[in-house]
Order: sequence, then C-alpha cells, then structure tokens
Amino acid sequence: PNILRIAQQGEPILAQRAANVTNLHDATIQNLIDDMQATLLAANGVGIAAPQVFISLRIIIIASRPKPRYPDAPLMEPLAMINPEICWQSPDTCTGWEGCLSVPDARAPVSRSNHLRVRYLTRKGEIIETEYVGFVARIIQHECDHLDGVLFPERVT
Ligand SMILES: O=C(O)C[C@@H](Cc1ccccc1)C(=O)SCC(=O)c1ccccc1
Ligand SMILES: [Zn+2]
Repeated sequence: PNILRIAQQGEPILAQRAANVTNLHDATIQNLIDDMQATLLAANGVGIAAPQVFISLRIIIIASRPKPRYPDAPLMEPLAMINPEICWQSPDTCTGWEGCLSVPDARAPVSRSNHLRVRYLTRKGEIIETEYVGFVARIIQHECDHLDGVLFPERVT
C-alpha cells in the first residue's frame, strides 16, 4: 500500500459532496482502501475519508485507539465503511475535542450526537447496520462530514 498525500484546508475537494461508490469490487477501490488505511496509520489518526486523499468517493475508515489525550478511546481494528449512511442519531449530544488531518494544529471542542446507527457496505460488499456511542460515534460523524464537504471548524458552536 502507498501513503498518500493528505489534502489541507482550502483544497476545493474538501468542500465537495463525494459520490457513492458503484464499483466496490474493482481493484482500484480495494487498493484505495488499503492506501487510506496505510495513510491513516502513518498520520497517527483515528479516522480518514477518501476526499482527504483527493478521491471524491464515499469511503471512510475509522480506527479508534487509546491515545495520551484519549486514554479511554476503545481499541478497534481499522474498519472501512463504503457509502455510509447515518440512519439515526440521538438528540442527546456530548462535547469532545476534535482534530483533523486536513486542519493541522487545530483542536476544538465539538458537540456531536452521543449515539448513532450507521448503515454501510463492507469492503467485501456486505450490508451492515451497527450502533455506536461515544468517541467512535464522534469519529463516524466527523468522517461522514468529510463526505459532505464539512470540516470540524464549521461545527464549533
Ligand atoms: O481528519 C480526520 O478525519 C482524522 C481525525 C479524526 C478525528 C479525530 C478526533 C475526533 C474525531 C475525529 C484525526 O484522527 S485527528 C488526530 C487524532 O488522532 C486526534 C485528535 C484529537 C483528538 C483525538 C484524536
Ligand atoms: Zn478530519
């Protein structure tokens, strides 16, 4: 896999709505998922969205793991979600620190739904619907915002 260049704030692609994936089993998509995961891990992030590597497709990877700032973050295997849809999100919110690989040196508290249900395609093409809470739910909302051209500073109230 390749480590890809990460688009920085100001790149037009970060403000666009990404397109659904229609050719999930093509090698280009499978290789992109591998490259996104390698890029995410090299950048020491907990999530990444395809527009951040200059590909305007609805693919995200979430990879929560404990970090000094987030000792209670759950440890999870990187999970690729294709065409993710948040089908429900709780009215109750919580505020937590966020950063962004496309907005370096910025950290801010953001209010997000504490609980959500997301429906997505796995890289093998299975349709999965799962509920998440807390920090992982936050990452999912942050990454899905990237697919809609929204960066976290726009969410700071
Ligand atoms: O730009 C991205 O999507 C990656 C971003 C994801 C994210 C971090 C924090 C909350 C929600 C989503 C990052 O991984 S930034 C680097 C990081 O690991 C981190 C930054 C601040 C708080 C916790 C983690
Ligand atoms: Zn981000």
